[in-house]
Amino acid sequence: MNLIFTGGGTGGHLVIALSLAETARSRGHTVMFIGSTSGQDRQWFANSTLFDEVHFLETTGVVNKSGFGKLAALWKVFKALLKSRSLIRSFHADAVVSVGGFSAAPASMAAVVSGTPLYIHEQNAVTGKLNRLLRPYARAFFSSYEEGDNHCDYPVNPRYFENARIRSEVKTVIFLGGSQGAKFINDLALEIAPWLHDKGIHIIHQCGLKEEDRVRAAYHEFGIEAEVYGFTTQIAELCERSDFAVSRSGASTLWELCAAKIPAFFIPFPYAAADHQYHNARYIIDHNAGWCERQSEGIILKLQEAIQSDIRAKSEALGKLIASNGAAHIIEKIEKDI
Ligand SMILES: CC(=O)N[C@H]1[C@@H](OP(=O)(O)OP(=O)(O)OC[C@H]2O[C@@H](n3ccc(=O)[nH]c3=O)[C@H](O)[C@@H]2O)O[C@H](CO)[C@@H](O)[C@@H]1O
Repeated sequence: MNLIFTGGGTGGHLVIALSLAETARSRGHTVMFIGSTSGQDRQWFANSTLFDEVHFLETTGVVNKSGFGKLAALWKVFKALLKSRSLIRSFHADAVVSVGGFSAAPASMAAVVSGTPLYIHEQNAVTGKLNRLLRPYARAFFSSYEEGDNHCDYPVNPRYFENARIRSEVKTVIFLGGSQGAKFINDLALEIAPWLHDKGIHIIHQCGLKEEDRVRAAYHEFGIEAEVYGFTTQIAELCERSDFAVSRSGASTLWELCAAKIPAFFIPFPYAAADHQYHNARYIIDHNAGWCERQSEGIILKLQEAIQSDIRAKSEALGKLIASNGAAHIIEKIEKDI
């Protein structure tokens, strides 16, 4: 099959495009990526050898704009839609697979207007606006939070499963701010660092590129040897060495932690559309497999309590929430369908 993967903007969407495209490629399919010149799409895929073709079209988000800005953004989407339609034709695409985000709009809409089967993977517990709009036109809609035909295991990189282990003692804590880092989590990490250090707990901290210098300097000043990363391609390896995570609840990070069986204290990004990060974390909490607290001043005490609690029970519960091979099952379903 010739498959087009589209979507992006942030790492949480792009990592799904990566995982599905790698699986499709390993099964002998030809793969194209259509993303945007805005956001992180080029950072992830401009030099990728995975895709047979990559295209970055000029688009920006439409939802948060008003007046002339909205019209200009819609005009760009329209032009990108025409370009996507011609790419679908020239590539002889059998299907378009959307991983959501504003980068997904042109190629997904072009799939609908050209009668090319559209498949959607929704990462979050609350469906995004574009996916809600396109869902009725999609051949299939995949979600890890829904039961029944739509259910899929989140397409997490196999490495997280291969090195999963039950955690029972906290020797290393990892702070994860998502693909762009999170200032609140950085500040919290720096506040709790002396306490962790006194307990002999090692710190790994992925803080986002913008905050890297500040965070590194703060640990240096404390005299604490923390491992600090702005952006790293080694998250899976860092997770292997960690026993407990303090993390935003972006969907990909959340399911990676779940696959690795790392108990996590989630602090959702409060401004995520429709509060979806809170609902992502709720899924884990409702299964008694982690902690979730809104960002607020008194949070440090709750975090200390969680770190000192029975983490083994949470680690075991996580293992029951996800199975491996999520990506293969999605691609298999598309193969059978086409
Ligand atoms: C602010 C915002 O709107 N964030 C959204 C974005 O999150 P965001 O882009 O932060 O995505 P996630 O936390 O879901 O995933 C980040 C991905 O990037 C990887 N990674 C991260 C940091 C790093 O240094 N290196 C690295 O490789 C992680 O391992 C993970 O695979 O997309 C998610 C999936 O739709 C949503 O749930 C989030 O709400």
